[in-house]
Amino acid sequence: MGCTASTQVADDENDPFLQSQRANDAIEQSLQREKQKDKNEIKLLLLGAGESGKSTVLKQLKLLHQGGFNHQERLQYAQVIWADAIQSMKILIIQARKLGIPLDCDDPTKNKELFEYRRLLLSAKALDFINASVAGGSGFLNDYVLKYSERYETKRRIQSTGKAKGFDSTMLESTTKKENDDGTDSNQPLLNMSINEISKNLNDTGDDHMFVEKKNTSPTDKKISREDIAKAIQMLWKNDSGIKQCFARSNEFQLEGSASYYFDNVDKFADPNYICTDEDILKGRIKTTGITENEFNIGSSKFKVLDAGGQRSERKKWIHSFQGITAVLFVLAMSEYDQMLFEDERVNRMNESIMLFDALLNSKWFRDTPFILFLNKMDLFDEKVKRMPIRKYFPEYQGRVGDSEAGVKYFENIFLSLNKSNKPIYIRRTCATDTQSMKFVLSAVTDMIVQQNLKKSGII
Ligand SMILES: Nc1nc2c(ncn2[C@@H]2O[C@H](COP(=O)(O)OP(=O)(O)OP(=O)(O)O)[C@@H](O)[C@H]2O)c(=O)[nH]1
Ligand SMILES: [Mg+2]
Repeated sequence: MGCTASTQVADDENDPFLQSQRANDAIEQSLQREKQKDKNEIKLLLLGAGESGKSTVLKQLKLLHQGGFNHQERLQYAQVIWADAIQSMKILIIQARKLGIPLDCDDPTKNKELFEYRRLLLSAKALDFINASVAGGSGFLNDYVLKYSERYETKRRIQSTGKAKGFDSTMLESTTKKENDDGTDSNQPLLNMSINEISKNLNDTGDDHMFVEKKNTSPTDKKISREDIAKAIQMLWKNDSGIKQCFARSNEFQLEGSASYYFDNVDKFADPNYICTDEDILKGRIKTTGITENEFNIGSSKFKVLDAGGQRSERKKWIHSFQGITAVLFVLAMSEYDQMLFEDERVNRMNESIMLFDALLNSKWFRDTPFILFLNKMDLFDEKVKRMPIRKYFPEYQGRVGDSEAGVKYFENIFLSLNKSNKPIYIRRTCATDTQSMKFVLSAVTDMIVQQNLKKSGII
């Protein structure tokens, strides 16, 4: 028997027809498995303008469904936030002068101590105080961390109506017209300056003030430590009334949204061995370039979440991920109705988001794709509406100054009115940095997507 069977097997192995059939069957089975896997996998695409909070939403998913952040991420954010803290305080000093806000630290007769701290800070080159390799390399720092400073040394604010003129769906691909292949702006060669050049520029500008300074003993003449810089930032932040005024007007220039958090906690970020907490990482910012793919098991479903960089130069890459998307999660920064884009200071951020949402919602790619709209940064919005009239930027707005609810409804209606199809848009108000509230929002949203997906694939 055994002998007969093995002869049979040997015969089959020599039969080219049977062999090719077996290979075909194996391929077919594998395709079926892939198809089934694809069918079960939910693909969620995070879209929205730069800095709206997409990666922060992703971070919350990581905290909820992936056990949080690893050691390397915690070290990297510590360095990036430290660099941002230094640069952000320098920016406040420089912008105060541009806006004509008198700074206590510019006048040695008024406050000698602050004057010295200001000198010390401006003479410190951020890069000398950062562990560049932990932060992601100097190329990374050049591109991301020192980015805001570059603008102030090279570019004056352009007055504008704030309307994103000529924006349409083609903008998804055509916004890089002015840009080089590597995404840098060819109209602004100084944006490609090396870090040393940027720092030099900042320092030069910093020392070019109205008072002639003595070049004898000062804190800047001895070797500066990270603690010295942290102390200088802390003192300027707490005690210079001009810095406070300038910060209150930070919608008029580009400043990291979490700058106040960095300043409030600067002493811990000054520690070269500091390891970031979850909160630090949620408040920290590393601009996304390209599209990252992240897999999560949520309940019995497998989610693939795609996080795309939102700045204009990033959007040409979006189209590559438009196929097979289960739902689009569009993140809108509600609090940015009075701010201009980082990449084009003639364009109001809210207007840019409206145009972008319109282009995506009504594009052929997403004809049958559900949209979820996160009205994000609600914490900042609630605060801002009390002091910054929405009508100043949106003249047709009729609500009362300080009426957050009326403000939300107004913008919500604008976004809903863009819908040219019958597909529903699910709207949620969010504060992406708040883990407790995001836990509820994200579980409601993922449940809803799973249910919709099951219905669509005819399972329920
Ligand atoms: N206060 C507050 N800050 C937020 C909120 N959401 C995001 N942020 C902060 O906003 C900054 C930008 O957030 P990101 O998540 O990096 O923005 P993004 O949309 O991924 O930006 P790109 O990658 O450039 O497209 C970070 O410093 C976040 O901590 C929020 O709801 N409230
Ligand atoms: Mg991002």
